[in-house]
Amino acid sequence: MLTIKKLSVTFGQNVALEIDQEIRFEENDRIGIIGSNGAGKSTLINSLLGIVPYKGDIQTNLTPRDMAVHLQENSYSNNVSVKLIMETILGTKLKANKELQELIAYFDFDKCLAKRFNKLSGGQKQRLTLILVMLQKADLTFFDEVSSGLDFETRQILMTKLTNWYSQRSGTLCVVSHYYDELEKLTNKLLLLDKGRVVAFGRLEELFSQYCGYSVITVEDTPVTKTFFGEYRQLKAPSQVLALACHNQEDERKIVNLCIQSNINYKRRNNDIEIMTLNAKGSEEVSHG
Ligand SMILES: Nc1ncnc2c1ncn2[C@@H]1O[C@H](COP(=O)(O)OP(=O)(O)OP(=O)(O)O)[C@@H](O)[C@H]1O
Repeated sequence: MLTIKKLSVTFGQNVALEIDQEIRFEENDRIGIIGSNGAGKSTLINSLLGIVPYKGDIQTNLTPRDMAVHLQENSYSNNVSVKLIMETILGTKLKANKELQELIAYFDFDKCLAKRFNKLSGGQKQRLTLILVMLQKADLTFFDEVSSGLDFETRQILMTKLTNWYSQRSGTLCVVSHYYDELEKLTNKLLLLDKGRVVAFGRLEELFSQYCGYSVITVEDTPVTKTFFGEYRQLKAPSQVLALACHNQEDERKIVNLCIQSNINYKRRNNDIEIMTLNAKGSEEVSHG
């Protein structure tokens, strides 16, 4: 549905994005876009939406009408009620639309309907845009840091709703997030950007297998565990975590048995985006180094 053949965006002297490999978004893909601050995630979305000028070749059969977007900042008229904004954008009446009523109730948004947009809090503005984006049922939907600024509980409620909502609906999703747990729930492909370049792109399980192996066993990182598991391949991992790569089930059994015999607490993961990302970036540094 959308293929990036080549894409570059510059702001003055600063190259914000330089993609020179083919990136394909297929129908019903759930793509997580990940990368540190300034990696080019929002710039990528903005260029796909045609909001920022770019050089390159993006091929798509979609028009802007087929896309819905939840950006970090969205703005609407302050002259009319939020209810009227919703009804106008969605081309529907609240009392006739069961899905709209359901989302308003779910996100506890009833008390905001009579307000003007500029009287909503940051979190309420987020929820308004979310409801609008979820109901637009676009072929391609972008969520740019949809849960940033939300408290932990609201974030969990939102992610559960989004995951359930899109598990029953078709359409391609592009989700920018700094939260690995969100991406593990919602996405099946990953685009990892670093300093405007693509570090990795592909299905989660393929990238995991490429950079981590069959599975990963994590234990607490101490001098004792480091030595104890010295003969096993230790992956890059967040601080305090020792990540042991298992190439196959046999490997996994050996490490798990060692943990059990030695009373070491462990976790087994086969989709850990954080560890996968650290190792993908690590291999990039080595190959460029
Ligand atoms: N309108 C702009 N004018 C000038 N520079 C910009 C503009 N938008 C982005 N940039 C620069 O382009 C680079 C990529 O920014 P971008 O917002 O795409 O990063 P990001 O990955 O979305 O970061 P974050 O996680 O902080 O939101 C940064 O160096 C940023 O300063």
